[in-house]
Amino acid sequence: MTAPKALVAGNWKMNGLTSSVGEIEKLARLVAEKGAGCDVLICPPATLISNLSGKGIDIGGQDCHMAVSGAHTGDISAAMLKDLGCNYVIVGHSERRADHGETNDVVKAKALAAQDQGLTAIICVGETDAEREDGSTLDVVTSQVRGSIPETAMADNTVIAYEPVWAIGTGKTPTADDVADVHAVIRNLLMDRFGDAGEKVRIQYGGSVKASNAAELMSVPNVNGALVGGASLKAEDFYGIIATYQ
Ligand SMILES: O=C(CO)COP(=O)(O)O
Repeated sequence: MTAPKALVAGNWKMNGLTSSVGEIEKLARLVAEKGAGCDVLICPPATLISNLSGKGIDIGGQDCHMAVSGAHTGDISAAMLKDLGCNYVIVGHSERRADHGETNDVVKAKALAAQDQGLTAIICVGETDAEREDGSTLDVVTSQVRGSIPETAMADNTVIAYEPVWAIGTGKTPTADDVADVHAVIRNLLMDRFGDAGEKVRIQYGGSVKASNAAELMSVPNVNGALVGGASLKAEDFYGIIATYQ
């Protein structure tokens, strides 16, 4: 089976104001003029989803609650994201696993809520620096992948993002060989889970991806795109990563 079409996604985290509309318009112009050999997605803060949608770039959420609605002050549901035209939502980002105590069970429930609404769940996994130091990277990633994918998930509404926590926002990246090892393990888990359709699930790499290292990271076997933080905030920087798929 041929590799799935890559997904290059920007996670803006808690960055961006209404003035960021100009950035998405610039990105849409770059993609329209120069092309993109991958799917392109921006996940802005929830406050900006309405402003940024309809500009020619797919828009997704950064998180969702596991319930459809209810008394959950400050949260938003997958149904609300769907209502605004999102097709994707990130769940289980390490900043949420760490800052909000999200366990694999919570991440799985959020992914299920997303998939129930017809959204594709981008499920994030990745080891901390301490876990890497003690040699448990593959064990951690294995239990996160196994524990975070809903029983009813399908290959085409599931994306896995491998984001080593120590590589996020640090300028450090694993070697291409290390990325290959982790992605091969994830691919095998997906084949166990989905059978042959596991080949179709996109496995993104995330953590200090920028235009200057994207070509090397994106050419690693079983890397099907990137989840990009800092370098997704400026259209030209982000397009430099997208362009590796021309
Ligand atoms: O956490 C990330 C994307 O979700 C990666 O962030 P950086 O690209 O800023 O390292």
